[in-house]
Amino acid sequence: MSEKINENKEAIYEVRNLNLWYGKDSALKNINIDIMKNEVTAIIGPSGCGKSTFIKTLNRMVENIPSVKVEGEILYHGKNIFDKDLRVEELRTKVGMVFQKPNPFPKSIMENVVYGPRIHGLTDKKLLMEITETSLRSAALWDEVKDRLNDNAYGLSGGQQQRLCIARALAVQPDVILMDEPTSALDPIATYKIEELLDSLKKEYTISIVTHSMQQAARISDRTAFFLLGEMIEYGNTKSLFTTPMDKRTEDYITGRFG
Ligand SMILES: Nc1ncnc2c1ncn2[C@@H]1O[C@H](COP(=O)(O)OP(=O)(O)OP(=O)(O)O)[C@@H](O)[C@H]1O
Repeated sequence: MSEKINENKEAIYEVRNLNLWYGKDSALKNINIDIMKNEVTAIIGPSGCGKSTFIKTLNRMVENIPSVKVEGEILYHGKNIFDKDLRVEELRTKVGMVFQKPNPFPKSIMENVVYGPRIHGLTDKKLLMEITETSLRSAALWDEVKDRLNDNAYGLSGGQQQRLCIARALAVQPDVILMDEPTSALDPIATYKIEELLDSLKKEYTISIVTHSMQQAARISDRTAFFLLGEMIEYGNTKSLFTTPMDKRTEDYITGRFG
């Protein structure tokens, strides 16, 4: 069940009849969802309902698992990402990902940020420095690290490491950032900083975030999708979904009756 999407908004993704299996086990069942540009979309639902699987289909990362079989269409800017002529590396440059646990490389702060641009062949020192500063500023980390860019990233706190991973994702100029429970390993202050950051990032980027916290979904997202047992039960404006859910199962979940 999903409410009518605001016609003036542009959908970055149009997911149509998406089904996914791990071997014989069905993990996503006929998902249909439009993900809107410059919004934060939260994916919520109980453990094992397919949230991570779903966001990992959006940059085709889920296909790294050999047993995975996918059917259906995911239009990204109108083009099906499963088309044979689509270059997966290009898609993953435009659609970055941030994981549950901060995963910086054992390198300096700056080398973490410029990792992607370097892989794309950029060697100009001035340009790499510019990218470092811009990305760290966008990730609200610059002021905290500007005097120690050559220090190892492992010396940063968990929250700083997560913002570094966001900076690393931003450095290759994506337009979508997928986040899989990005604050679940962080304390409340670090969580608050990331939530604040998401609000500013959505001016330039489209963000899709998996979260176990309904409070977090309610605080930071424009739209929320509720998943249950591989199905998308309800999708709509976050405020409406949390105050007047259309489906009894959504109501049961958000009022803590199961999950
Ligand atoms: N690599 C895999 N191989 C086989 N089955 C998998 C694999 N990854 C996930 N699954 C199964 O697919 C279903 C959906 O898992 P998924 O991780 O997407 O759920 P989730 O909602 O993100 O869960 P959680 O909130 O616990 O992280 C589960 O039944 C899970 O056991």
